[in-house]
Parts: sequence; C-alpha cells; structure tokens
Amino acid sequence: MTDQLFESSAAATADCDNTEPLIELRGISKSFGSNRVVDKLDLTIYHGEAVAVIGPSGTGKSTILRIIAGLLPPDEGEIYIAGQRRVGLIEDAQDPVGIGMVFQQAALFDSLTVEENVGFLLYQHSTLSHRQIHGLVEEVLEMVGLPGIADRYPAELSGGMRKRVSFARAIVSNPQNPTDRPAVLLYDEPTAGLDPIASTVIEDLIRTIHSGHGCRSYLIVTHQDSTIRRTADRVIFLHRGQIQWNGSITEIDETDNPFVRQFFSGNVEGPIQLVQ
Ligand SMILES: Nc1ncnc2c1ncn2[C@@H]1O[C@H](COP(=O)(O)OP(=O)(O)OP(=O)(O)O)[C@@H](O)[C@H]1O
Repeated sequence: MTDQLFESSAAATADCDNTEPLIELRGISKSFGSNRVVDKLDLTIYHGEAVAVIGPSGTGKSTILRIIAGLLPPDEGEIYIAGQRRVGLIEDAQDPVGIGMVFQQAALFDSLTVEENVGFLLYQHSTLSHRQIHGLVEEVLEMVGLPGIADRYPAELSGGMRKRVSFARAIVSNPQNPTDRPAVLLYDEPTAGLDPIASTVIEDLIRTIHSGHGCRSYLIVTHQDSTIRRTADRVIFLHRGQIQWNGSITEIDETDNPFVRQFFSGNVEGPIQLVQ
C-alpha cells in the first residue's frame, strides 16, 4: 500500500516542473523580543515537492510555516510565491497560489457536531445542499479512519480523534470550486499525539492528497520518525532558525552530520542542547 502511494506520488510529481521555485524565502529573520527565532533564512520549495522541516523544539519550525502561510510578518527578508514578491500578510495581498495550513491544535467548536465542524465552511460559503455536505463529510471522515461519528460532539471524542476530525475539516473541499484547493499545504505536527496506526492513516492520507492533485507541494513539520520517513522526499533540518542540513529522505541515515545523527538517535550528548 505504502509503496503504491510512494510510486503514485513520484508519477504525479514527474509532470511538475520541479526546477521552478514555488516558494522562496530570502534572508528571512524573525525575533520575538530578544529571542531571534529565525535567522537570515534562505529556503526554496519547488513545485510538487514533499518536504519535512525537522529539528529540536523551539527552533523556529512553526514560526517559518506561519511566515510562509502569510500569518506572521518577518522582520526582514523577502518572500516570493511563484515568482511574485509578497508584501505584508496574506490578508493584505493575494498570493498567486493558494496556501493552506493544517494547524497543530485541533480547535473544534464544542457546541457543534462533528459534521457541523467538518462541513463548517461548506455550510457557510457554498450552495451545496445539506445532503451533499453530509455525503462529503462522511467521505472525509472515512478517509481519516473515523466513519459514522458525524453526529457526535467533540467532547465525546478522544484527543487523537479530535485531531483527525480537525484534519478532515482541513481537507474537505467544495467540488463546485475545484480550483479552491490550495497548491501548497503546510502541516504543523499532524500526527503528534496519535497512536502509530492512526499516524499511518494520516501519513498515507497526506501522500494520497499530494499524489492525487498533480503539482501540489507540501511542507510538514514533525518530530515523528515514521511521519518524516513516510511523507517526505526532502528533509530540512533546522537549528536555531537556520538550516543546519538539507538532504533527501534516503540521506538521513547516511549523513554524518552531528545534528542529524543526534536528533535521530535521541542522544543527550551532542551539539543540540535542550532549550531551558
Ligand atoms: N507569538 C510568539 N510570541 C513570543 N514568542 C514566540 C511566539 N511564537 C513563537 N515564539 C517563540 O519562538 C520560538 C520558536 O517557536 P516555534 O513554535 O517556531 O518552534 P518549533 O521549532 O516549532 O518548536 P516545537 O518543535 O516545540 O513545536 C520559541 O522559543 C517560542 O517560544
């Protein structure tokens, strides 16, 4: 199953011009008070790429996703999306490609059922019938391995189930507007706190969404070894807001970079020190 997903992903990306930069960060810095979290970062993501951004806690991974998503302004540096410079936040400027973000926190509305949560935007902004939305919601719930829970309330679900429901909400799309689908998806720790089987469901789903839509690219921030290996083609290792290492997924077991070696071994001795 996994091999099939990986093969279909490779086939889909083969049609992409993956020499063409989709997202470029040039000299990006960001501080919170005196805490310099991103430090003159240069980063290029190409069309159709599946990239994992990894590294120790507090090293700026989520901050970079938020900057790319246009939710947080950098202090300095330039951002180019499909060759166009973005000035300001996403609300001030329209990016030439859609960028969607799947957040780490499963923020569901407690007073709404699972169906109302997952179908929220479709109920608000589409002309689809109740029946059509119900069908779409059931479909995505099945995709995340949670069929038949549409009538339940978030309080009746486990933390991992809530997380998968919020993932379902992030991927449900309106068939009336297929062009609404974002060309870039940013996943912030989508499998954190999930059991290994639920993680596999989400990892496979990320691959399927990617391979099913041509040149879609994604960045995934994760600490989970399985998620890194099953979802990424390229890995960027971040340390103190700078790229410490960058290589293909097969190179992570071959490199002698001390940061990468320490990270994957979990050894407390090494160049990475826990942030106090
Ligand atoms: N809005 C904010 N205000 C103040 N400090 C912030 C803010 N957002 C992030 N930080 C700080 O920036 C640093 C990097 O945070 P970030 O969430 O990007 O790290 P991370 O690499 O994603 O960490 P983790 O792996 O633990 O999720 C941390 O020290 C964090 O406390």
